[in-house]
Amino acid sequence: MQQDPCMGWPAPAKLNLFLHITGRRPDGYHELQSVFQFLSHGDTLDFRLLDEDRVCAEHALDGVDHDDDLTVRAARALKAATGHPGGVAIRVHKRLPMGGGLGGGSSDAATVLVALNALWETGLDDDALADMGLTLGADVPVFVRGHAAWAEGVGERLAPVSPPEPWYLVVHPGVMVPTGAIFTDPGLTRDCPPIKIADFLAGRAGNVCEPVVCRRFPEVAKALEWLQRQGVTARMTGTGSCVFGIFETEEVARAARDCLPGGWTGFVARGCNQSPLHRRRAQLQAVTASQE
Ligand SMILES: C[C@@](CO)(OP(=O)(O)O)[C@H](O)COP(=O)(O)OP(=O)(O)OC[C@H]1O[C@@H](n2ccc(N)nc2=O)[C@H](O)[C@@H]1O
Ligand SMILES: Nc1ncnc2c1ncn2[C@@H]1O[C@H](COP(=O)(O)OP(=O)(O)O)[C@@H](O)[C@H]1O
Repeated sequence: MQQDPCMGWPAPAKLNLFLHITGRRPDGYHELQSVFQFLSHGDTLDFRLLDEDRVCAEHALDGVDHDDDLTVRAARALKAATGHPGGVAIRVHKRLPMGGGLGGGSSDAATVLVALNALWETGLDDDALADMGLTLGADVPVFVRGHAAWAEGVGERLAPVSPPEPWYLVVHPGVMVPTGAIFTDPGLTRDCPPIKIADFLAGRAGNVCEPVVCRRFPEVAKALEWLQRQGVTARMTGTGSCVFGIFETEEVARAARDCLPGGWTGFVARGCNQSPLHRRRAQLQAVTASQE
């Protein structure tokens, strides 16, 4: 049976496989180096196209006002840029913890831009969608582009990379870390010397936010130590709070998840260098082409 083109659009999580801060811009934002990789786990979005000029969310997110919801803001930005006369009702099936460093909000926004551009037939290319995405959040462009990436700037200068695609156990240690508070911490290392991808691949890169987050949120430190005790490499993603362990097989990752201490949640997912969002768009384009 053919899938309804409006239903079940993936908004995958991302991991920052490393995160260095190389400087600070005059506007206070930090210059980063990072590698983003997608996961085979995330939110999903459904769309109901409306003839009337109205954009609304049919879900409610804790602590997020309707008009601040990144999905609503993304749809309104696309409408404003293209003059599309119709509207949309959006529903997010939320699986990703908010403020966990998995980029759920940014990914939801990117999925709205990519899916609605196809469903509304507004015809923007990915460059235009990524520029629009950057006005919504620093992590939106990588989700719009849909390929694992070496990132510089505030995350908008992207070059596709293809690191190994292992299995991960992602652990949420039950706390939410506010990104802004980590970036203003006086103890944050902000002068990492720029590195090359070969340094990352050789293991000479980490997450400089880890020491600051671990000091302020001891549960994150405990989760990292717990993962290390499972005998795997463990790291924090973004500014936390989620941490991930790198596993050789799905089975071993699942066995570790089954032993997670109480109060923490976790999921097992595969690293994906191509976003599931773009696989979905390609399917829709193939169906449309076969009908023409
Ligand atoms: C650093 C990353 C890596 O993925 O962390 P996570 O949010 O994923 O954990 C992201 O780029 C984060 O991007 P995003 O989550 O969009 O950050 P925003 O909400 O725009 O920023 C919150 C606050 O953090 C600070 N900020 C953010 C990004 C950056 N490159 N420099 C900063 O100084 C700013 O003070 C900003 O007001
Ligand atoms: N659709 C959305 N999904 C998640 N968060 C959203 C959304 N819209 C707005 N937000 C806001 O963005 C913040 C960051 O969320 P998220 O991207 O999930 O975490 P992180 O940036 O740590 O990876 C949330 O705390 C919330 O206030």
